[in-house]
Amino acid sequence: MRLDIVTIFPEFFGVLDVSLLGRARAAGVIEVGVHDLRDHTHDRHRTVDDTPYGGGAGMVMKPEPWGEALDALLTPRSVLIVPSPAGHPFTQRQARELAVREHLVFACGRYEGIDQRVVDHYSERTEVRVLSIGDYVLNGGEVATMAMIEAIARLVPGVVGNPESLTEESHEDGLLEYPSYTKPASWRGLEVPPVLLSGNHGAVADWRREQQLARTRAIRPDLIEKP
Ligand SMILES: COc1cccc(COC(=O)c2cn[nH]c2)c1
Repeated sequence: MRLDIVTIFPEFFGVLDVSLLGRARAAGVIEVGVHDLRDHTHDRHRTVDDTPYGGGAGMVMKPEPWGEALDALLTPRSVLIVPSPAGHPFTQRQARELAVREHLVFACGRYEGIDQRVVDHYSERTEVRVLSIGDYVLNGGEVATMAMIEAIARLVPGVVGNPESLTEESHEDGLLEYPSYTKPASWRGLEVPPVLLSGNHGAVADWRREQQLARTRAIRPDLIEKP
């Protein structure tokens, strides 16, 4: 898989070399390219934004630099991902779908966003996903991009040491994860649930499933699809 990131803060992504992704890059499983949007400006001030048509506060990112930057990266087989508070929810399902694609391009917007014509133009010629990592507003798409890259990259075969650990995770089966315990069996007067020490694997599996359902009902009823 190849990832390309377009941002006005390329230095933000230096950390990708040391994180989980570092090993994947070293193994050649994932290639990452980071690109400075300002390299695609041609005025003395390297302008990437301007005032919004129709008035209003804030600034909007100009389409021309994005067009030049994305033309240089996108192929018909790419997926263009635009993190945005106005996007479709980024979920574990999205992460699984994107983990098997060969080329992801992340467009990190800032200010009030990117001129809509950029999404409209590229939607005509490639796959575009405007995605939200949560119902809150960040100053830019960089943090959201980092979160999505981590969620996606860890699902790419060869990135995480033990693929087993990827199957029993929150949201993998649409439910929240059961509570986990390790030694010591007693800690500050708190005991590990006895079933987990019983050696009865069937009872453990039943208990864990029940815990998943109880937790999901209590914390995220929205995840339990109505029949
Ligand atoms: C592209 O337009 C904009 C505008 C404003 C901020 C951002 C950055 O993304 C987020 O704030 C975000 C992503 N998921 N949840 C919040 C992008």
